[in-house]
Amino acid sequence: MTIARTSPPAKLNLFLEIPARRDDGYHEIDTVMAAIDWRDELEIESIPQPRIELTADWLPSVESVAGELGLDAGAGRVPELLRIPTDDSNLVVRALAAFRASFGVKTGFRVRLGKRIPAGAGMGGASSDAAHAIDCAAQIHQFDNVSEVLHGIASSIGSDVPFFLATADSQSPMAAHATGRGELLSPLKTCPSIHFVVAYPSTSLSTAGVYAQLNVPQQPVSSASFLQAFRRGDRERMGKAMMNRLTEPALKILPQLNELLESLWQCGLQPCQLTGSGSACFGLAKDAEQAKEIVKRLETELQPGVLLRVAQTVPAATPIEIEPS
Ligand SMILES: C[C@](O)(CO)[C@H](O)COP(=O)(O)OP(=O)(O)OC[C@H]1O[C@@H](n2ccc(N)nc2=O)[C@H](O)[C@@H]1O
Ligand SMILES: Nc1ncnc2c1ncn2[C@@H]1O[C@H](COP(=O)(O)OP(=O)(O)OP(=O)(O)O)[C@@H](O)[C@H]1O
Repeated sequence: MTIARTSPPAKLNLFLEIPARRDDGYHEIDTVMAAIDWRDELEIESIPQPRIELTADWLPSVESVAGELGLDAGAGRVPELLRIPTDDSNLVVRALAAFRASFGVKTGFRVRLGKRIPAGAGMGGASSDAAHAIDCAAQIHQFDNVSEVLHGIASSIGSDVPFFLATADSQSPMAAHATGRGELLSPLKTCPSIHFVVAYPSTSLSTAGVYAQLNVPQQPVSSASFLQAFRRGDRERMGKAMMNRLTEPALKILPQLNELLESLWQCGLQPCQLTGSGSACFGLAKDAEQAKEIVKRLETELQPGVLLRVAQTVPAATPIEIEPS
């Protein structure tokens, strides 16, 4: 049976304002998301049985990721923080089930998920996995011109999912301005290549929990200045206009995040902030060289206990490799 392989990327929210609370339990957001080269690995195989099977493992190994985070993964024990659900609470399983229902597909899928992106980090890892899974499924079944249906499935799975879908013409943007609850996307065509240092502090945060702590601002900040600087590739003005409205509510739940932000700031990552609802933080580096040097320095200061990576902007949807049966 046909196999599809791809490498779903994570995202960072470079700008995130929340202008209003809605009646349906969601919030209106005004955000600029950029995809980065911190990636999971996804392999999807079509199988004759009418079910979805999923296995998930950490890459390069659970011991190695646990070691960086200062967690014990001895004797085959997977630390709580690194447990990835393989039932229908995994967004990949939910997205593929919705795909089968939408298109009346009778056959099933076997999925192998290799995780590198931490969960509950605000990096959209599960969302990206889900979006790429339905893109893979559409390619396996050779469904053309289905981008609207895929977009519908994606937004039913989660607000961040549509960002990671391939666009109709496959020219996936590296960044997008997202509004509504996150599903209304305007691709940003001229995304400057930016380098970041990203830090995940070995604690996850629940997105719903962070939104629940938010006080919606009376005078929301517009993304206009950030967007203008971003389109011009003006790093300095971009840095001045970056913000994340979810920082304050996330800090109410996890005050220790302040120390991590302070460490990034002290290393010269100015500005630095949370991505999405946290718990991961990131800082804008001047270039790849500075980002590498800062990671080296932080590794000695912060590890074990914090996952640290240099990251760079990449297209939000990654090409899919098809291995015919
Ligand atoms: C924080 C962000 O990552 C920024 O990109 C997103 O807004 C979150 O998107 P997501 O993880 O895909 O969130 P969803 O799975 O759609 O929603 C999870 C929960 O977060 C809250 N939520 C999410 C998105 C939104 N625009 N308003 C909300 O209030 C709701 O309580 C919702 O029940
Ligand atoms: N494919 C998946 N990979 C990792 N975690 C998953 C996956 N599917 C479901 N989950 C569960 O979803 C929860 C949140 O994971 P996710 O990676 O979406 O968080 P996040 O990085 O905060 O995302 P977002 O930025 O969209 O809020 C975790 O508790 C995890 O157990």
